[in-house]
Amino acid sequence: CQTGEVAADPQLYDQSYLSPVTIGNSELMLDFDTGSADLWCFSTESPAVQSAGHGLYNPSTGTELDGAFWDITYGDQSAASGNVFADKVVVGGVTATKQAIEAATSVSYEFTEDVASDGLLGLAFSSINTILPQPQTTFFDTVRNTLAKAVFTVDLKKGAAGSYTFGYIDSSKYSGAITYVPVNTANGFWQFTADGYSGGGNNASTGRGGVAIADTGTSLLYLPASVAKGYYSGVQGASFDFRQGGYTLPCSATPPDFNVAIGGKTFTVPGSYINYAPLRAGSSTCFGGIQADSGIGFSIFGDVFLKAVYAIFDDSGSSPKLGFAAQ
Ligand SMILES: O=C(CN1CCCCC1)Nc1ccc2c(c1)OCO2
Repeated sequence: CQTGEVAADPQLYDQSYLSPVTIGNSELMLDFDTGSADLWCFSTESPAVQSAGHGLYNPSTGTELDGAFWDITYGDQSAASGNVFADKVVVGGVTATKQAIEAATSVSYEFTEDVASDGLLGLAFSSINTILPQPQTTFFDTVRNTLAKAVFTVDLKKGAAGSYTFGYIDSSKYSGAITYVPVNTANGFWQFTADGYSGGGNNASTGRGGVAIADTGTSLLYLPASVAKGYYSGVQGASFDFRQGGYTLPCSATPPDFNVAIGGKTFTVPGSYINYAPLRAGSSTCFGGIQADSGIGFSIFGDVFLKAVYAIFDDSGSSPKLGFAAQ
């Protein structure tokens, strides 16, 4: 029965969190992403102009999955593609002896430029893995039957290292009770329903909640347009800047806390998490940590929310469930 824990190291402004993963005989820093289901990395097959500065997987230690290829485009339109090998993967001591490794032969500029990240480790449901002609399992699905309990947990922090655990829930990482809600796996995400929101200009509880996904791979908190608009109506100097593509606010502002009701419990995102980052280095205007989810089709509870809670991704029962607890 395997259990393990691995650090989640914050990148600049907590834009993403990276964790060390051993693949074959290389150690790479990967972005654990509960919003996708592909484990891909830069490789010795990647063009040098795209992979400069990145750690590389050398497929010589693996076994090629003949005829298999992959091609993924994320919601922010970043993309990557390549071929597939089976190799050993170790995360925090948890070992998958034969995990599908998606070696990149092409990546978009967003990945080339993010030199700290050597790839992604998807933790959504394997139903949305992009390998063709036969989709393969995520790391979690590959090892889940060997884990003490088929769960992984997410403990991200603002501006500090957090952790992912596999196979157990760490009672020292949260206070109070865990609130569990059912997960709808139809879209391959850890999808749940939020009951309602309050905070900021939304001083009256905005009652209606909505469908949302828990997504460690997304930096911000994307909410219904009416909720985002209402929140910033209570923030001096905030406005929707269509040139920046979202709400901005003075970096000097301390925005009000934001509350989310889930499973009958209220979780609070400290206002400081919502003054996210300067538009450019030295700018006194900051981009908001809450943005509208217009055009996405559901809300995205990314790192701005997840770093305020301890989150349990539980596939140990008859159907998957999400747990949230105060940190
Ligand atoms: O694409 C992502 C996450 N993605 C995870 C892999 C690395 C690059 C970023 N998130 C996202 C967040 C909000 C969006 C969106 C996408 O599309 C429209 O709005």
